[in-house]
Amino acid sequence: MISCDDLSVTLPGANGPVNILSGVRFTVDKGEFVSVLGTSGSGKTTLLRVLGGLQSATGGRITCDGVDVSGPPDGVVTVFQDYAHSLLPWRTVRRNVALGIEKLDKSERDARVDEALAMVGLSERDGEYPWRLSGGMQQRVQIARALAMRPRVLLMDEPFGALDAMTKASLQDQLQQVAELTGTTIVFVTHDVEEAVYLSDRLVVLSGSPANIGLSLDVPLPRPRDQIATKERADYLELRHEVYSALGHKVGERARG
Ligand SMILES: Nc1ncnc2c1ncn2[C@@H]1O[C@H](COP(=O)(O)OP(=O)(O)OP(=O)(O)O)[C@@H](O)[C@H]1O
Repeated sequence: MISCDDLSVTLPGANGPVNILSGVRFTVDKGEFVSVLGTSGSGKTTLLRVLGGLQSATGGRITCDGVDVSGPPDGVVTVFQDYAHSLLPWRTVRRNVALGIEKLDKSERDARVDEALAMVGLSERDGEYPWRLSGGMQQRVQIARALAMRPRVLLMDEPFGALDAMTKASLQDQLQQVAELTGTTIVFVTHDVEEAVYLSDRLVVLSGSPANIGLSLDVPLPRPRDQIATKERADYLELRHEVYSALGHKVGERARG
């Protein structure tokens, strides 16, 4: 579905061009949930922006369904961490969710909005303004807006990074259900190791400078996953350990970003 071959990205820095990503090679299969991890500044957001055609690569090739990515491909939708600035405060929840499908006729648009709101559990709040909702609900509105477009690929950049632990866990489970229901291919950037292992079919860790894929790991934990039972499994703990090690943590060291 998505293929990244020998990708490199160079960006302007204070002292001249800086090579951020180099030789990045990976693929994401249709319907797969792949998380991208890496320490702060390793290039996760840059990689996601390039995959979504929001930023150009300096070298290499990216394809989506076999077609070269040179701008945002049809059916590839990005969800950002910053829900507050992604929603239009003067539009109701319903009209925010409809934002990406305004060209459709009204009955199709209404049906898709209803479906997307139901998937994120916000059917009852469709007439409200986003600023009246909690942070978790606002992020669900942003996800519903993406889902209403029926994306082939959902690119998510730390979508739950600003939420408290309980809200985050509940949105992770909702996203799991949505992924299962829709079969959407998801690339998910996070710095949260537990979140990545819990949600993913596979995860990749960016490392080095310039960064490339330092570790690619299958996550064969059974689905549906459960916040308590899955996280108590020995294989979950082993995967978590392996990822922390790849990120440079040592046993007994406190987690850092
Ligand atoms: N527009 C830009 N111009 C120049 N350098 C940039 C630009 N955007 C990002 N960078 C640099 O690219 C590097 C990677 O940034 P990026 O945001 O992709 O990392 P990240 O892994 O997502 O970080 P974080 O986890 O902190 O969000 C950083 O050194 C950053 O300073």
